[in-house]
Amino acid sequence: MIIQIKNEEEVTAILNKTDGLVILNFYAAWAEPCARMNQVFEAIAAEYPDAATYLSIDAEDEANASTTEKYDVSAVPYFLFLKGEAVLEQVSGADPALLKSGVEKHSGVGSLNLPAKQSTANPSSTANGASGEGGDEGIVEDINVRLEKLVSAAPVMLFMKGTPSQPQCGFSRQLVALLREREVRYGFFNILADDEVRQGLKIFSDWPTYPQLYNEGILVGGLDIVKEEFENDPDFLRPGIATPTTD
Ligand SMILES: N[C@@H](CCC(=O)N[C@@H](CS)C(=O)NCC(=O)O)C(=O)O
Repeated sequence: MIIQIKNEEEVTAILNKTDGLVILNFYAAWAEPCARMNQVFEAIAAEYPDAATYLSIDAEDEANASTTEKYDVSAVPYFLFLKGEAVLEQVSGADPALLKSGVEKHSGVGSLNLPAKQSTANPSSTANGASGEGGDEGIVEDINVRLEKLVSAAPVMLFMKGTPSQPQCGFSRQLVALLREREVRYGFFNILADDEVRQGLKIFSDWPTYPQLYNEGILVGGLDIVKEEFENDPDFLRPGIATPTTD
């Protein structure tokens, strides 16, 4: 079952009431990727009804403004995995596999009845390394699988310091401003919140600094390169924001 949220008080009440996993789905009614992910969310809630409390939040409804502000939601679809006040994970962009693996990872259902069809794109339950389980090799492998999925979590993905509404570094701030000015839609990941990703992605992409911008899972570069790309082609990244029509 999915609870359609009407205001922040409802979210707070639910978070206070449960010790378990709560998943927030922030969506916008007009966005096709959100419509797709709403269906995925429903399917996951039906498959794992007891794994979590599933909440859907219209990010553009004025009544939810304080919730989107609180959780710093600046692009949709956007999923947050919460336990009480703790944010366990955020999934930005339309990535069904990442969403599902998040549910399995944080609720433990995956270890009970994870379908054997799990592909290599689906990380194991220790993918974020937070549990400290497994040997070094497993962790190294897991972080690469995780990064591969993260860089293509949305057609355009920005790895930055801080969040778009609160950048923690001038370079990230400038890149966010540039993307906003060009009306590029993107998912983001705050590398300051996850040192494993922060250090891992430098090696993974052989790029030593942040911000890092990815287009369709491929590294474009940092601020200087993105600036240059826009100077050469004002429509750069435009294809990435076209509404995907896969069916
Ligand atoms: N000229 C670079 C500037 C980026 C940069 O120098 N970033 C530094 C400071 S914010 C960085 O990420 N250092 C590595 C780290 O902090 O992990 C660009 O075009 O993106």
